[in-house]
Amino acid sequence: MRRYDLALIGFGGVNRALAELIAERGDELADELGFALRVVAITDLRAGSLVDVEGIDLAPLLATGPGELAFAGMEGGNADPRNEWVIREVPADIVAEATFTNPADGEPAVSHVRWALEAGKHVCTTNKGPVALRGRELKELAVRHGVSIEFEGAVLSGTPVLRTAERLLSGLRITGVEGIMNGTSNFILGRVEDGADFEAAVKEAQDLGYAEADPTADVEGHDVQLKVMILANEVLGADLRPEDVFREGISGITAEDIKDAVDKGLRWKLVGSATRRSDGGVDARVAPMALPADHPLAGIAGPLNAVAFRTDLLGTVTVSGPGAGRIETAYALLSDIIAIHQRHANDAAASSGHVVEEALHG
Ligand SMILES: NC(=O)C1=CN([C@@H]2O[C@H](COP(=O)(O)OP(=O)(O)OC[C@H]3O[C@@H](n4cnc5c(N)ncnc54)[C@H](O)[C@@H]3O)[C@@H](O)[C@H]2O)C=CC1
Ligand SMILES: N[C@@H](CC=O)C(=O)O
Repeated sequence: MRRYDLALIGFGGVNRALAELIAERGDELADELGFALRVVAITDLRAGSLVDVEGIDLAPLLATGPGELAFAGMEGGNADPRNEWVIREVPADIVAEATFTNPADGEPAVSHVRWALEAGKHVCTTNKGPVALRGRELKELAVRHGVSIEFEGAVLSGTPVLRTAERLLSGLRITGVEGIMNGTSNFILGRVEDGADFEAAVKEAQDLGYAEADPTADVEGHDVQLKVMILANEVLGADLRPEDVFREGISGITAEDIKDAVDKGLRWKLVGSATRRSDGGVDARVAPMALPADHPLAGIAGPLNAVAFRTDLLGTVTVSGPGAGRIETAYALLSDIIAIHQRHANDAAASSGHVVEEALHG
């Protein structure tokens, strides 16, 4: 059976959840998908780095609390993350990048992705920074090195928005996208609507694994700004920079505003959109809107998100599902790995030393 060796860069909520999926459901997934997964390297700012080219035993790591994990002292472990060395030198097929999203310049994740592609490794990432800010250049680099970069989780976590647009809406003219694209802010607005305190709702979203490391990115709309850029660039063929996307978050909306809106049959939502103009340009923005209760996006509650595509032949097509969550986002990485397998199964068979003949195992 074919096997892919993975290097996990960042071992927080999402990559830990991917490791859990592999540890708990690896055999079942292998039967269903026709390939096996093995983790050969992990790096993390806090835990350090751990390498075992024969495959890391994940169970003891997953039994240790996230804040307690330290690789120093383990065989193959080091207190330093050694990202560049691990990404470039450890023999892995796929690098799963899930470090913090940096909305300013995407670093250091842009470098992580670049090192991996230059080393001829496929990349799957949930990190919005590299995709929104340097996506075009990184995709070109991937093509030059004959590898793939996949990033379904960068928009709506595991809900397949980008792949739906790419694969299932081809042939349609998409004229715009609009949606609720941040699980944390949508969760907070709902909790405040139910009477909770804003700051307490932020803390809840953090505990549930929805929020960014710095939740300002969720609350002030930076996260949606990056997602709007990704959608506009991928789906509308734009080349937007952050300054092209008007941004306003939800921090200016008070509990009173939310209550008044409910009394009037309205619901506050943080809405991101990108619309193609008649001159071919794209207008993009993120801002809170008080939507009438019968608006299709008004009923999208909690960490649920939705993206509506405006098309010429089908009218509006909406994809809805989880917008955040550790396991939901780990699924995005799995779906990326499946996409890589589907695209490169034959090259992997020809060139990889990680192909194990079924016959050898009886
Ligand atoms: N949690 C979610 O629902 C979703 C998260 N994402 C994105 O996925 C990425 C990961 O998210 P989470 O796992 O939730 O975040 P997290 O904050 O739980 O984990 C990030 C991990 O990366 C590590 N890290 C940060 N910088 C590093 C560096 N330079 N080198 C090595 N390790 C580093 C941190 O120590 C931390 O353990 C983020 O970019 C986030 O924006 C995307 C979609 C949904
Ligand atoms: N913090 C983000 C996570 C996914 O991108 C969100 O809340 O949507």
